[in-house]
Amino acid sequence: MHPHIEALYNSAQKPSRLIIGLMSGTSLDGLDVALCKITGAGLHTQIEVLKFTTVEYNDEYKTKIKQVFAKRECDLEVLTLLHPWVGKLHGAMVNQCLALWQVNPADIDVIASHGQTIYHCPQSQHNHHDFKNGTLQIGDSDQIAVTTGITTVGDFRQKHIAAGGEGAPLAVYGDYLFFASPNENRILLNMGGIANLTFLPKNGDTGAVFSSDIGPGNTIMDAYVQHYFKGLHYDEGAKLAKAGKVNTKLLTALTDNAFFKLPLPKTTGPEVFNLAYLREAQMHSTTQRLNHEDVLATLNALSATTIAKALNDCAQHTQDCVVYASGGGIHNPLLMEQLLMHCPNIKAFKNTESLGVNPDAKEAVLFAILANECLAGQRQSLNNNNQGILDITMGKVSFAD
Ligand SMILES: Nc1ncnc2c1ncn2[C@@H]1O[C@H](COP(=O)(O)OP(=O)(O)OP(=O)(O)O)[C@@H](O)[C@H]1O
Ligand SMILES: CC(=O)N[C@H]1[C@@H]2OC[C@@H](O2)[C@@H](O)[C@@H]1O[C@H](C)C(=O)O
Repeated sequence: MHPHIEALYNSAQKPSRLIIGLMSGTSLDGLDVALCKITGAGLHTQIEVLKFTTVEYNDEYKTKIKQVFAKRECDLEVLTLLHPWVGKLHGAMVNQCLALWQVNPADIDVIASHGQTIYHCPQSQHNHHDFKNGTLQIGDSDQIAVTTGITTVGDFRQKHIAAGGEGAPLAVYGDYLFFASPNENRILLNMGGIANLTFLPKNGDTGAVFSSDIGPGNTIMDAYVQHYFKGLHYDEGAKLAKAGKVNTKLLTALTDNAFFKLPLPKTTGPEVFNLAYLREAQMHSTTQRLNHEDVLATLNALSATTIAKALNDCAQHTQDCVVYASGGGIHNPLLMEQLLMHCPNIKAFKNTESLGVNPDAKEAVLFAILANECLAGQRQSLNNNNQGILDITMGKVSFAD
């Protein structure tokens, strides 16, 4: 047997594994690195997040990625070069974390790497009738494995696409294993660049587990701030949006988008929710002359109202639904305030900290769970494949040499 296969076989049989989950989201703020001790697998999964950090990206990374990010046209040479470059950088960032944490790389079973999403195009979003769903993440896991010397599981979304899904949201797989409760109806809400949710009914009815993207979380607000306020990455504390007034004409034009009319489940990204979409809505509503603060207040309201609608729809047939939020949007006080105001029927709003997972670490932990399932799990049947949740094992394995 090849020694790497033997090592994987041994890891798969251990009662618990050390797995480093890596997530680089659409906000391009940094690489989330979560060192997790995962005990068991499947419905017996237990997780301890031993360390978590976000290694911030410098301007060079952001500029390089933005050459291709969510763009229909780009320089293929740059894209090809970025794939190994991002992988090597992520590997170096893991090495940096391990050194800082004084953790021996030899003690890590595997790294679980999401990579950097460059383009996401479900069928609902493109006009190529001869193609189905597609999504592309770069940051080659071979580079991570070679740079760290640690076996790396990566490229999780392609199996979902291969099995007929849209490649997202994958959160449901981890949410179901780790956050489902026999006593409480739960909605796990992540508000990153794009917002998504997972509904977990308390009765253990796997057929009712549900997951979908909702629409913009922070992505358009971030893009707007980065474009008009040089040097700022986002509207910290919603200071700018709080100084503005919601413009209802613009809000109506923004809400009048084909994505919001699609039935759930569905997925999207900054390919749709970007400054061009905002400009078009401003033209339709003749609100091109609004000041920046009013635009940001309106974008904030767009996220809050569309997320609230998805939560209310989800909770409509369910009493006592508790929302557990995660992602950078929870740090936006205006977004949270508006969300609470629009969701009077939600029993309580908490964040995933109260379930033992740092809300900023949740997506990195998710990929650690998916890698753990790839090694030691069994496929879960959630709802007979009729709601976009497929019975699959995800991830491709890269060895260090
Ligand atoms: N203090 C804060 N005030 C306002 N907004 C904040 C604050 N902290 C974080 N954010 C928002 O959260 C964003 C980062 O969120 P997060 O890291 O969850 O996104 P992501 O993981 O890149 O996205 P996705 O999950 O869509 O891939 C920031 O770009 C910003 O918009
Ligand atoms: C293609 C892609 O990278 N999608 C991300 C993005 O960020 C949030 C939302 O859009 C979600 O669908 C997904 O990530 C999470 C981790 C998921 O798959 O559950």
